[in-house]
Amino acid sequence: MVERREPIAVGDAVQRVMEFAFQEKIEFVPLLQAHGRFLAEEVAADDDVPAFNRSPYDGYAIRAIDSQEANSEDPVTFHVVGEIGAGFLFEKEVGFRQAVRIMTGAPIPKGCDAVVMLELTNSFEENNQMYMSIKRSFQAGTNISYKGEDIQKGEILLNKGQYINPGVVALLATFGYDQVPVFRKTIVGVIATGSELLEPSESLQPGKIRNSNAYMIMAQIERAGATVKYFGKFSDNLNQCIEVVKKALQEVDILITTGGVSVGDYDYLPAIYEAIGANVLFNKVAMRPGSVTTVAQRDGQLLFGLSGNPSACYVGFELFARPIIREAQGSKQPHLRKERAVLGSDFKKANPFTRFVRGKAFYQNGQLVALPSGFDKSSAVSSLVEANALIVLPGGSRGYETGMQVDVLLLEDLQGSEWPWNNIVKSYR
Ligand SMILES: Nc1nc2c(c(=O)[nH]1)N[C@H]1C(S)=C(S)[C@@H](COP(=O)(O)OP(=O)(O)OC[C@H]3O[C@@H](n4cnc5c(N)ncnc54)[C@H](O)[C@@H]3O)O[C@H]1N2
Ligand code: MOO
Ligand SMILES: [Mg+2]
Repeated sequence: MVERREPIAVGDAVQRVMEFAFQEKIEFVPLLQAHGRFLAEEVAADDDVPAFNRSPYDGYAIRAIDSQEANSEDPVTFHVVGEIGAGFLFEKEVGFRQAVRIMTGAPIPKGCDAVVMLELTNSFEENNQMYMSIKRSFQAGTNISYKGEDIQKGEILLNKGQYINPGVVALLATFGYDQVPVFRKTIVGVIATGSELLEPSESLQPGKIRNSNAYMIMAQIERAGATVKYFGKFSDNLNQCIEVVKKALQEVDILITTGGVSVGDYDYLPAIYEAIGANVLFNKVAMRPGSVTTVAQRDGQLLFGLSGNPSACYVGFELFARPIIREAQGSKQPHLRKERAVLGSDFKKANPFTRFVRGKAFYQNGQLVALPSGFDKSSAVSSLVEANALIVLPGGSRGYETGMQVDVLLLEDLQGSEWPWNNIVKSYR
């Protein structure tokens, strides 16, 4: 008798996995390696930015009051008493009708309260002395970049879990983070199972296929922000698979296998879980593809048994493994970002299970449109190429038509969702 599996709803399955979220761990990396990581501590400003009043232009620093009588008929002349480039200080106090030639980024000299752009001045030399004249007056404060105008001391600038993009790198550098506290990357082990599998370097043989899943999953693991440990591909040999799974579990935080989770004679994952004493959280999900996705846990360690079928494997990873990886990186929105889109073509095949159609989501006249990205079978590889979204088509007895509103889960988006599984809206026009 073949075992009967009870399908559970996708949201329930995700919830069962998320109950095993593990403790975040912190490490320090050099600033140069921080891009793409997630910040493990809040960052507050320990100083003002800029830290001193400075000039935003090349020109002359003056006392605004000295310019009040200037007009086009009667220019006012200033004695140029010095010059200051960015990175230097002008030590003396500037007095009546004196000016200092100043460059962008240089600190405003004592006594000065305005900067006149070079283009508005006329400079000349007389008796070995430099002078400049202006034909209009300036208000105090003209062209001053004030201390703290960008960032004020004490401000909270970055939160824990912040993705470190180039702008964040700039801020970290600004505040002297030579070493950056980031969340340690989750280590995810990958094992491919199947006697039919060849590695990409091998020539095809009758009945065999190349192992694409392991490489696809490893790329997905990296996209999710974790580190990969590949244990290789293994034939459908129960004892050998038990051994490699046991070994792998000692070296990783999470273990992902592909293949062998269904009810075939050589689908050994259920027997492997039993042999190692892992509890199965679920082994059937009301979704397509990936209905056979199985997740088990042993001593708090999670084992994801993803389907051998490439599209099913891909979807299973994104729905169930990605969020736990993201959560370990401090994300409060670890799930795929959910948005509403207009279905760009018919999808007439009805199914009782919720479908996750690999699709392309793009903006057209300000409206997000979603189109299936190709051949839509669980076994498909080709439709994954252009997929940047999963189009969510809730199960039912009717198909879906062009123009209907659907939910989409965005695959390449960093923002994520807190919990996309409430209100999965059935489509309507
Ligand atoms: N009688 C039933 N048969 C099947 C059921 C079912 O409920 N009853 N479920 C079907 C569904 S749905 C799926 S999905 C697959 C799941 O199969 P497994 O997870 O057991 O995976 P395998 O049997 O090992 O392989 C399935 C398919 O995928 C190819 N494959 C396997 N590994 C890789 C890899 N690393 N790279 C590329 N392709 C891979 C494999 O050759 C098979 O063609 O079961 C259905 N059957
Ligand atoms: O689990 Mo299968 O991927 O539904 O086709
Ligand atoms: Mg199978």
